[in-house]
Amino acid sequence: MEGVDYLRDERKKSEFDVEAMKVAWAGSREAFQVSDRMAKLVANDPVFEKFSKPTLGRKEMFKNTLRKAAYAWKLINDLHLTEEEAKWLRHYIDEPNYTDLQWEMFVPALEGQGSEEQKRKWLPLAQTMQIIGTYAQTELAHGSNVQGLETTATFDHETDQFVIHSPTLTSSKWWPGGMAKVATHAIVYARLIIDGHFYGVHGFIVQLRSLEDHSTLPGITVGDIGMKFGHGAYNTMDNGVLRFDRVRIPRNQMLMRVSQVTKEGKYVQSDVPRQLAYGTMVSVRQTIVSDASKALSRAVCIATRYSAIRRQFGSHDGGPETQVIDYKTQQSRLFPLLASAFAFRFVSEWLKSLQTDVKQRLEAKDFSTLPEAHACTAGLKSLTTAATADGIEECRKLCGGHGYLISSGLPELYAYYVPACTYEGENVVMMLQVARFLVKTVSEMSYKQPVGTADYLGRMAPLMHNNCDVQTAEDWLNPSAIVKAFETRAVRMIVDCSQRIAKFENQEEGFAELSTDLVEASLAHCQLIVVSTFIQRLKQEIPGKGVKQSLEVLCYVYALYLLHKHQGDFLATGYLTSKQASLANDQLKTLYSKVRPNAIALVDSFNHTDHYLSSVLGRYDGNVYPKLYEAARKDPLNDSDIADGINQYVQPILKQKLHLAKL
Ligand SMILES: CCCCCCCCCCCCCCCCCCCCCCCC(=O)SCCNC(=O)CCNC(=O)[C@H](O)C(C)(C)COP(=O)(O)OP(=O)(O)OC[C@H]1O[C@@H](n2cnc3c(N)ncnc32)[C@H](O)[C@@H]1OP(=O)(O)O
Ligand SMILES: Cc1cc2nc3c(=O)[nH]c(=O)nc-3n(C[C@H](O)[C@H](O)[C@H](O)COP(=O)(O)OP(=O)(O)OC[C@H]3O[C@@H](n4cnc5c(N)ncnc54)[C@H](O)[C@@H]3O)c2cc1C
Repeated sequence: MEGVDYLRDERKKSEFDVEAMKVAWAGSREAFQVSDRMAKLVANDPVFEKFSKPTLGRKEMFKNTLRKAAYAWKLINDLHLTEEEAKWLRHYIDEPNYTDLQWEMFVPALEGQGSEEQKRKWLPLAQTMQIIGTYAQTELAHGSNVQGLETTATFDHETDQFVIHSPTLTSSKWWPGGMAKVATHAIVYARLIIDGHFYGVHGFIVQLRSLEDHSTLPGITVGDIGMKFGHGAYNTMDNGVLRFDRVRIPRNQMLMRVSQVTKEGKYVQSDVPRQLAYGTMVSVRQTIVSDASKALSRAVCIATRYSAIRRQFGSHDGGPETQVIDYKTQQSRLFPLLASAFAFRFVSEWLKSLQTDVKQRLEAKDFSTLPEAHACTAGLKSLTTAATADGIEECRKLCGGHGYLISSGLPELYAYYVPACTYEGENVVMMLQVARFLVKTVSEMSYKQPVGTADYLGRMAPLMHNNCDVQTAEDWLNPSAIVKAFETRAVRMIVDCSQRIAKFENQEEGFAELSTDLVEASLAHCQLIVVSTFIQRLKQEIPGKGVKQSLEVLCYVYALYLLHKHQGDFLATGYLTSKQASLANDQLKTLYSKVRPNAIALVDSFNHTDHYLSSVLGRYDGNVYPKLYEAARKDPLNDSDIADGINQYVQPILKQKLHLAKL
């Protein structure tokens, strides 16, 4: 039997309707159809071929990506693709490039922070790609600390202009994607200075390059910051460095939704909170949560298919060896990641709906839910990217030696993915934002009832004193037992931190002193959100034979895996006894055996094409070994029998040895 037969047999074991599960994963039939159509469009077009990428040099790779982006733009126009379709098209092309910044950051920043007049002027230009923009916030010396940025925007009364300047080397903009070679414009974050007074950091639209010949404009120095981690991965993107030498822009190019500067040089703060200027980051963080489920599902799909094909040990009487997926240790490493991919998918859907709600409230000038939305996006961005980055690396290890080959698809995926833990808010810094929100919520509880994701803090009294009543492993198969355990753990960790901070004379000092505990408490809060969202999702109608049941199993796997992994928290906060923690682990192992027959069908439900996976190990047909052999034969080193350099550098050594032997 070969891999092809193994996967065919595995698919027969499935206990649920795979087509219906594809719809549940996608969110709706329409969403499934759009993504499926775009996946096939990309997979079947030779322009989007990507197997040669690992062998290209930086310049060729960059040019190749520009070519694909241009062709994609042509397709978007020729086929009249919708915004949603265009997004999926970019996703399946699978090469980071300047259009990510254009659509994920530049356009949203104009939409969210521009005045109506500015939107009328700039959005049509950006949406038709007559200008290409980037988001230039981070500098050489400051990324996380936005208020510490050094670039200045000084108002000049006489000319009614801002003068954008990089006063120090460390003020150089550093990192923005697409900025080095492609972007014609940037939203530049700089310190606003009027008559020597500093008015905080604001965004300004600055042109970097000529729209005629693409040359840099006077006063602008721009270039690439150099190769990044991994070979292909993120090196298709021209992350840039940018300096300004007193570049002048008209006053009306400061983004003016949140605050304005009048022609008299008066600074006017409108009635919206200044944090709205951070709105672009909040919306991209939500996209990043959604991206996490895609990246993790991709790695899990590869590792699961390969684990069903790979056999090691356990052959009796000349029979086949054991599929490595049948080893309990393999299952205990793989299945929680499979469950996490689903959990992250559902929490990203929920986060999207939370943002839609916040957007509608903002229109109506209701800013009350902004802090919660910020805490949720920051925390979930941190939780999901950290787990996904670790998960991809675990999948590589689950594939043994072959996982280390570029042709497995996993090293490049990892290299592409890890910066997600850093960009758009470094993960620890983001968790500390969650902690601020939680500590503040607790401190305000005497006069303000917590709502939304923090509402459980309002039930503090019972949660502080209850004990878990689980007596058997089966008792853990109960959503309310699980939610109660996660709520209790979170509340006790948060209250403990809050009480200890309160003992400090200076609260900020207390917060800093307890920051490691606060990060753990924030993680507990965010895990509660993910677990509860999964449970809530299962309360909705989910059509298709066996689909809901399979998702229920995954939901329990996700929750009990976290409980097992963090049992120290659950035990230390006194909610669980060690016996109850051990029963949870027993149940978890039983659940793994329920996942086992469905594993291949579950990863098929992600509907990933072979083109998207770009993995010999994760091929849909399972034809792994012949294709691995074929891929190896194609390596440029195998072009000739005697490789370049052998005669020059190896033969002389061999001949010298011969000479010595004669002596
Ligand atoms: C095999 C190969 C595979 C290849 C695959 C390729 C696939 C390609 C597919 C493409 C598909 C597209 C999908 C991809 C996803 C999109 C990716 C796009 C590319 C991303 C590139 C990254 C871009 C960036 O990184 S931009 C820079 C981001 N920078 C940051 O995030 C900076 C982080 N810092 C901050 O956010 C803040 O400064 C912060 C939060 C640390 C606050 O600091 P501080 O407290 O000093 O701030 P204050 O200003 O004083 O705030 C006080 C007050 O406000 C609250 N607050 C802060 N932020 C917010 C907010 N956003 N909203 C609301 N409130 C906020 C803060 O908590 C304080 O509250 P208090 O109550 O006063 O305490
Ligand atoms: C691939 C990639 C693409 C990017 N694209 C863009 C882009 O398009 N536009 C843009 O503007 N930027 C971009 N960035 C920059 C990115 O947003 C920043 O790197 C990120 O926000 C982190 O900031 P930092 O580099 O200053 O990290 P730092 O804040 O210097 O982090 C260093 C360490 O210090 C710790 N630390 C920092 N502050 C605290 C604190 N208060 N308490 C405890 N620990 C702390 C962190 O946890 C971390 O361990 C990109 C970065 C990458 C890697």
